[in-house]
Amino acid sequence: MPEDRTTAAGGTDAGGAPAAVPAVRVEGLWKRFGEQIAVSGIDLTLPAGRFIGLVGPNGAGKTTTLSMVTGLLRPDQGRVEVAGHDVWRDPVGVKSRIGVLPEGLRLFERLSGRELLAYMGRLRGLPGAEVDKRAAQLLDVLDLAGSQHKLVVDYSTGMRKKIGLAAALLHNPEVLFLDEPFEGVDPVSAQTIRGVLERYTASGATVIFSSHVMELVESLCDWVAVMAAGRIRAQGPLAEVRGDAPSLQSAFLELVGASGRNEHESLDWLGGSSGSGSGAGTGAGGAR
Ligand SMILES: Nc1ncnc2c1ncn2[C@@H]1O[C@H](COP(=O)(O)OP(=O)(O)OP(=O)(O)O)[C@@H](O)[C@H]1O
Repeated sequence: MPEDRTTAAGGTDAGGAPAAVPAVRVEGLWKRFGEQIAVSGIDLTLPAGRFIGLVGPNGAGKTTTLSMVTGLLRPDQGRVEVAGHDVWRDPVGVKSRIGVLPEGLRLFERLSGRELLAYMGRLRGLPGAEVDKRAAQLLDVLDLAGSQHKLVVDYSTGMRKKIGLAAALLHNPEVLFLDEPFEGVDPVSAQTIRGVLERYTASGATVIFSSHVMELVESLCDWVAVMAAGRIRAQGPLAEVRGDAPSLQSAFLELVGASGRNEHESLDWLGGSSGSGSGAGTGAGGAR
Protein backbone atom coordinates (compact mmCIF):
# COMPACT_ATOMS: atom_id res chain seq x y z
CA MET A 1 0.00 0.00 0.00
CA PRO A 2 1.27 3.51 -0.71
CA GLU A 3 2.38 5.68 2.21
CA ASP A 4 -0.34 8.03 3.43
CA ARG A 5 0.37 11.52 2.21
CA THR A 6 -3.10 12.97 2.17
CA THR A 7 -4.37 15.08 5.03
CA ALA A 8 -7.52 13.96 6.80
CA ALA A 9 -9.30 16.77 4.96
CA GLY A 10 -7.94 15.40 1.68
CA GLY A 11 -6.65 18.85 0.59
CA THR A 12 -2.90 18.74 0.18
CA ASP A 13 -0.11 16.21 0.57
CA ALA A 14 2.68 16.47 3.14
CA GLY A 15 4.72 18.72 0.85
CA GLY A 16 1.84 21.16 0.35
CA ALA A 17 1.25 20.17 -3.30
CA PRO A 18 -2.35 19.76 -4.46
CA ALA A 19 -3.64 16.27 -3.67
CA ALA A 20 -4.54 13.90 -6.51
CA VAL A 21 -8.17 13.78 -7.62
CA PRO A 22 -10.02 11.92 -4.87
CA ALA A 23 -11.94 8.75 -5.68
CA VAL A 24 -15.04 10.33 -4.14
CA ARG A 25 -15.85 13.87 -3.10
CA VAL A 26 -19.20 14.52 -1.45
CA GLU A 27 -20.43 17.96 -0.42
CA GLY A 28 -23.54 18.77 1.61
CA LEU A 29 -25.35 15.53 0.74
CA TRP A 30 -28.90 15.14 2.10
CA LYS A 31 -31.54 12.46 1.77
CA ARG A 32 -34.89 12.27 3.54
CA PHE A 33 -37.50 9.55 3.35
CA GLY A 34 -40.64 11.32 4.61
CA GLU A 35 -39.89 12.37 8.17
CA GLN A 36 -36.77 10.17 8.34
CA ILE A 37 -33.47 11.96 7.61
CA ALA A 38 -31.27 9.15 6.28
CA VAL A 39 -28.28 11.30 5.30
CA SER A 40 -27.84 14.62 7.00
CA GLY A 41 -25.75 17.03 4.90
CA ILE A 42 -22.52 15.03 4.86
CA ASP A 43 -19.11 16.03 3.45
CA LEU A 44 -16.74 13.23 2.55
CA THR A 45 -13.42 13.04 0.73
CA LEU A 46 -12.13 9.56 -0.04
CA PRO A 47 -8.64 9.39 -1.57
CA ALA A 48 -7.86 7.30 -4.64
CA GLY A 49 -5.81 4.10 -4.46
CA ARG A 50 -7.00 3.10 -1.00
CA PHE A 51 -8.90 0.29 0.61
CA ILE A 52 -11.66 2.31 2.29
CA GLY A 53 -14.24 1.18 4.83
CA LEU A 54 -17.51 3.02 5.41
CA VAL A 55 -18.62 1.83 8.82
CA GLY A 56 -21.61 2.54 10.99
CA PRO A 57 -24.37 0.88 13.00
CA ASN A 58 -27.61 -0.41 11.44
CA GLY A 59 -29.58 2.44 9.94
CA ALA A 60 -26.61 4.85 9.96
CA GLY A 61 -27.17 5.78 6.31
CA LYS A 62 -24.36 3.79 4.66
CA THR A 63 -26.47 2.16 1.93
CA THR A 64 -28.31 5.42 1.23
CA THR A 65 -24.97 7.22 0.91
CA LEU A 66 -23.45 4.57 -1.37
CA SER A 67 -26.63 4.55 -3.50
CA MET A 68 -26.37 8.33 -4.00
CA VAL A 69 -22.63 8.20 -4.66
CA THR A 70 -23.05 5.53 -7.34
CA GLY A 71 -25.95 7.28 -9.07
CA LEU A 72 -28.64 4.81 -8.01
CA LEU A 73 -30.54 7.26 -5.80
CA ARG A 74 -31.02 10.99 -6.40
CA PRO A 75 -29.99 13.17 -3.43
CA ASP A 76 -32.35 15.87 -2.13
CA GLN A 77 -29.40 18.21 -2.00
CA GLY A 78 -25.62 18.16 -2.41
CA ARG A 79 -22.91 17.26 -4.86
CA VAL A 80 -21.08 14.00 -5.58
CA GLU A 81 -17.99 13.59 -7.73
CA VAL A 82 -16.40 10.23 -8.50
CA ALA A 83 -12.88 10.33 -9.97
CA GLY A 84 -13.46 14.02 -10.72
CA HIS A 85 -16.76 13.51 -12.58
CA ASP A 86 -20.10 14.78 -11.33
CA VAL A 87 -22.36 11.80 -10.72
CA TRP A 88 -25.55 13.57 -11.79
CA ARG A 89 -24.19 15.80 -14.58
CA ASP A 90 -21.97 13.16 -16.17
CA PRO A 91 -23.65 9.84 -15.32
CA VAL A 92 -22.12 7.90 -18.21
CA GLY A 93 -18.62 9.22 -17.43
CA VAL A 94 -19.01 8.06 -13.84
CA LYS A 95 -20.68 4.73 -14.54
CA SER A 96 -17.97 3.73 -17.01
CA ARG A 97 -15.37 4.25 -14.26
CA ILE A 98 -17.08 2.41 -11.42
CA GLY A 99 -18.05 -1.11 -10.47
CA VAL A 100 -20.85 -1.67 -7.97
CA LEU A 101 -21.84 -4.62 -5.83
CA PRO A 102 -25.06 -3.29 -4.30
CA GLU A 103 -26.91 -4.54 -1.23
CA GLY A 104 -29.60 -7.11 -2.10
CA LEU A 105 -27.94 -7.70 -5.44
CA ARG A 106 -30.41 -8.52 -8.21
CA LEU A 107 -28.96 -10.67 -10.95
CA PHE A 108 -30.31 -12.18 -14.13
CA GLU A 109 -31.34 -15.42 -12.47
CA ARG A 110 -32.00 -17.46 -15.60
CA LEU A 111 -28.52 -16.97 -17.03
CA SER A 112 -25.62 -19.17 -16.05
CA GLY A 113 -22.71 -17.48 -14.27
CA ARG A 114 -20.71 -17.56 -17.49
CA GLU A 115 -23.58 -16.12 -19.54
CA LEU A 116 -24.11 -13.40 -16.97
CA LEU A 117 -20.50 -12.26 -17.29
CA ALA A 118 -20.68 -12.43 -21.10
CA TYR A 119 -23.79 -10.27 -21.03
CA MET A 120 -22.37 -7.74 -18.54
CA GLY A 121 -19.13 -7.52 -20.52
CA ARG A 122 -20.97 -6.74 -23.75
CA LEU A 123 -23.11 -4.13 -21.92
CA ARG A 124 -19.85 -2.53 -20.83
CA GLY A 125 -18.77 -2.38 -24.48
CA LEU A 126 -15.90 -4.87 -24.26
CA PRO A 127 -15.07 -6.97 -27.35
CA GLY A 128 -16.33 -10.58 -27.16
CA ALA A 129 -12.87 -12.19 -27.06
CA GLU A 130 -11.77 -9.90 -24.24
CA VAL A 131 -14.94 -10.64 -22.26
CA ASP A 132 -14.29 -14.37 -22.69
CA LYS A 133 -10.72 -14.05 -21.49
CA ARG A 134 -11.54 -11.91 -18.47
CA ALA A 135 -14.61 -13.97 -17.53
CA ALA A 136 -12.62 -17.22 -17.60
CA GLN A 137 -9.91 -15.72 -15.39
CA LEU A 138 -12.35 -14.19 -12.91
CA LEU A 139 -14.36 -17.43 -12.66
CA ASP A 140 -11.15 -19.31 -12.04
CA VAL A 141 -9.72 -16.93 -9.40
CA LEU A 142 -13.08 -16.70 -7.60
CA ASP A 143 -13.38 -20.46 -7.56
CA LEU A 144 -16.53 -20.48 -9.68
CA ALA A 145 -15.17 -22.28 -12.75
CA GLY A 146 -16.89 -25.52 -11.72
CA SER A 147 -20.25 -23.75 -11.42
CA GLN A 148 -19.99 -21.48 -14.44
CA HIS A 149 -22.73 -23.32 -16.36
CA LYS A 150 -25.12 -23.46 -13.43
CA LEU A 151 -28.03 -20.99 -13.44
CA VAL A 152 -27.51 -18.03 -11.14
CA VAL A 153 -30.86 -18.81 -9.45
CA ASP A 154 -29.22 -22.00 -8.15
CA TYR A 155 -26.17 -20.21 -6.72
CA SER A 156 -25.64 -20.01 -2.94
CA THR A 157 -25.38 -16.63 -1.17
CA GLY A 158 -21.57 -16.68 -1.30
CA MET A 159 -21.54 -17.71 -4.96
CA ARG A 160 -23.91 -14.83 -5.75
CA LYS A 161 -21.59 -12.37 -4.04
CA LYS A 162 -18.66 -13.76 -6.02
CA ILE A 163 -20.38 -13.65 -9.41
CA GLY A 164 -21.63 -10.13 -8.55
CA LEU A 165 -18.05 -9.16 -7.75
CA ALA A 166 -16.82 -10.67 -11.02
CA ALA A 167 -19.47 -8.66 -12.93
CA ALA A 168 -18.43 -5.49 -11.09
CA LEU A 169 -14.73 -6.04 -11.90
CA LEU A 170 -15.05 -7.17 -15.52
CA HIS A 171 -14.46 -3.73 -17.07
CA ASN A 172 -11.56 -2.98 -14.71
CA PRO A 173 -13.16 0.03 -12.98
CA GLU A 174 -11.17 2.79 -11.30
CA VAL A 175 -13.38 2.69 -8.21
CA LEU A 176 -15.21 -0.34 -6.85
CA PHE A 177 -18.16 0.11 -4.46
CA LEU A 178 -19.22 -2.86 -2.35
CA ASP A 179 -22.15 -2.84 0.05
CA GLU A 180 -21.55 -5.50 2.74
CA PRO A 181 -19.49 -7.73 0.40
CA PHE A 182 -18.71 -10.31 3.09
CA GLU A 183 -22.19 -10.74 4.53
CA GLY A 184 -23.33 -14.38 4.27
CA VAL A 185 -19.96 -15.44 2.85
CA ASP A 186 -18.05 -18.39 4.36
CA PRO A 187 -14.43 -17.89 5.52
CA VAL A 188 -12.94 -19.63 2.47
CA SER A 189 -14.90 -17.50 0.00
CA ALA A 190 -14.20 -14.41 2.12
CA GLN A 191 -10.49 -15.12 1.84
CA THR A 192 -10.80 -15.51 -1.92
CA ILE A 193 -12.70 -12.23 -2.27
CA ARG A 194 -10.19 -10.55 -0.01
CA GLY A 195 -7.27 -11.75 -2.15
CA VAL A 196 -8.87 -10.42 -5.33
CA LEU A 197 -9.59 -7.05 -3.73
CA GLU A 198 -6.08 -6.72 -2.32
CA ARG A 199 -4.59 -7.44 -5.72
CA TYR A 200 -6.93 -4.88 -7.27
CA THR A 201 -6.03 -2.06 -4.85
CA ALA A 202 -2.32 -2.88 -5.05
CA SER A 203 -2.50 -1.81 -8.71
CA GLY A 204 -3.72 1.67 -7.68
CA ALA A 205 -7.49 1.16 -7.89
CA THR A 206 -9.85 2.15 -5.07
CA VAL A 207 -12.20 -0.10 -3.09
CA ILE A 208 -14.93 1.49 -0.99
CA PHE A 209 -16.98 -0.92 1.04
CA SER A 210 -19.57 -0.69 3.78
CA SER A 211 -19.56 -2.97 6.78
CA HIS A 212 -20.35 -3.19 10.44
CA VAL A 213 -17.73 -5.88 11.06
CA MET A 214 -14.95 -3.82 12.65
CA GLU A 215 -12.30 -6.56 12.73
CA LEU A 216 -12.70 -6.98 9.00
CA VAL A 217 -12.44 -3.26 8.31
CA GLU A 218 -9.43 -2.98 10.61
CA SER A 219 -7.62 -5.82 8.89
CA LEU A 220 -8.43 -4.74 5.32
CA CYS A 221 -8.70 -0.97 5.19
CA ASP A 222 -6.12 1.78 5.36
CA TRP A 223 -8.76 4.53 5.41
CA VAL A 224 -12.12 4.66 7.16
CA ALA A 225 -15.19 6.86 7.41
CA VAL A 226 -17.44 6.36 10.42
CA MET A 227 -21.13 7.16 10.01
CA ALA A 228 -23.92 7.30 12.60
CA ALA A 229 -27.44 8.71 12.46
CA GLY A 230 -26.91 10.12 8.98
CA ARG A 231 -23.72 12.01 9.82
CA ILE A 232 -20.00 11.40 9.33
CA ARG A 233 -18.42 11.12 12.79
CA ALA A 234 -14.83 10.64 11.63
CA GLN A 235 -12.90 10.11 8.43
CA GLY A 236 -9.23 9.62 7.72
CA PRO A 237 -6.40 7.08 7.81
CA LEU A 238 -7.27 4.05 9.95
CA ALA A 239 -4.60 4.80 12.57
CA GLU A 240 -5.84 8.39 12.93
CA VAL A 241 -9.49 7.40 13.37
CA ARG A 242 -8.55 4.63 15.83
CA GLY A 243 -6.42 7.12 17.80
CA ASP A 244 -5.40 5.82 21.23
CA ALA A 245 -8.19 3.26 21.37
CA PRO A 246 -7.03 -0.39 21.58
CA SER A 247 -9.07 -1.33 18.50
CA LEU A 248 -11.25 0.19 15.82
CA GLN A 249 -14.19 -1.46 17.57
CA SER A 250 -13.62 0.58 20.77
CA ALA A 251 -12.97 3.77 18.80
CA PHE A 252 -16.16 3.12 16.86
CA LEU A 253 -18.25 2.56 20.01
CA GLU A 254 -16.88 5.81 21.41
CA LEU A 255 -17.59 7.71 18.20
CA VAL A 256 -21.16 6.50 17.81
CA GLY A 257 -21.87 7.10 21.50
CA ALA A 258 -22.51 3.44 22.37
CA SER A 259 -19.49 2.99 24.64
CA GLY A 260 -20.40 1.79 28.12
CA ARG A 261 -24.08 1.42 27.22
CA ASN A 262 -25.53 -1.11 29.60
CA GLU A 263 -28.93 -2.48 28.84
CA HIS A 264 -28.82 -5.71 30.83
CA GLU A 265 -31.00 -4.36 33.63
CA SER A 266 -33.95 -4.03 31.29
CA LEU A 267 -33.48 -7.72 30.41
CA ASP A 268 -33.24 -9.04 33.96
CA TRP A 269 -35.59 -11.94 33.08
CA LEU A 270 -33.22 -13.24 30.39
CA GLY A 271 -30.93 -16.22 30.98
CA GLY A 272 -30.34 -18.67 33.83
CA SER A 273 -29.06 -16.21 36.45
CA SER A 274 -32.38 -14.33 36.61
CA GLY A 275 -33.87 -17.11 38.64
CA SER A 276 -37.15 -16.78 36.75
CA GLY A 277 -36.57 -20.07 34.87
CA SER A 278 -38.15 -20.76 31.51
CA GLY A 279 -41.73 -20.27 32.61
CA ALA A 280 -43.65 -17.21 31.43
CA GLY A 281 -45.24 -14.67 33.71
CA THR A 282 -42.95 -15.05 36.75
CA GLY A 283 -42.23 -11.32 36.61
CA ALA A 284 -39.17 -9.43 37.82
CA GLY A 285 -39.64 -10.63 41.36
CA GLY A 286 -39.86 -14.33 40.47
CA ALA A 287 -38.55 -17.14 42.70
CA ARG A 288 -34.98 -16.62 43.77
N1 LIG B 1 -36.43 3.57 0.79
C1 LIG B 1 -36.52 3.97 2.04
N2 LIG B 1 -37.69 4.43 2.54
C2 LIG B 1 -37.78 4.85 3.83
N3 LIG B 1 -36.76 4.87 4.70
C3 LIG B 1 -35.57 4.43 4.26
C4 LIG B 1 -35.39 3.95 2.91
N4 LIG B 1 -34.09 3.57 2.78
C5 LIG B 1 -33.50 3.79 3.96
N5 LIG B 1 -34.37 4.32 4.84
C6 LIG B 1 -34.09 4.72 6.24
O1 LIG B 1 -32.93 5.51 6.22
C7 LIG B 1 -32.08 5.20 7.33
C8 LIG B 1 -30.71 4.78 6.80
O2 LIG B 1 -30.83 3.50 6.16
P1 LIG B 1 -29.61 2.80 5.41
O3 LIG B 1 -30.16 1.55 4.77
O4 LIG B 1 -28.94 3.78 4.54
O5 LIG B 1 -28.67 2.43 6.64
P2 LIG B 1 -27.41 1.46 6.70
O6 LIG B 1 -26.34 2.20 7.44
O7 LIG B 1 -27.07 0.96 5.35
O8 LIG B 1 -27.97 0.29 7.63
P3 LIG B 1 -27.63 -1.30 7.66
O9 LIG B 1 -26.25 -1.44 8.18
O10 LIG B 1 -28.64 -1.82 8.64
O11 LIG B 1 -27.83 -1.85 6.28
C9 LIG B 1 -32.79 4.11 8.12
O12 LIG B 1 -33.50 4.74 9.18
C10 LIG B 1 -33.76 3.52 7.11
O13 LIG B 1 -34.93 3.04 7.76
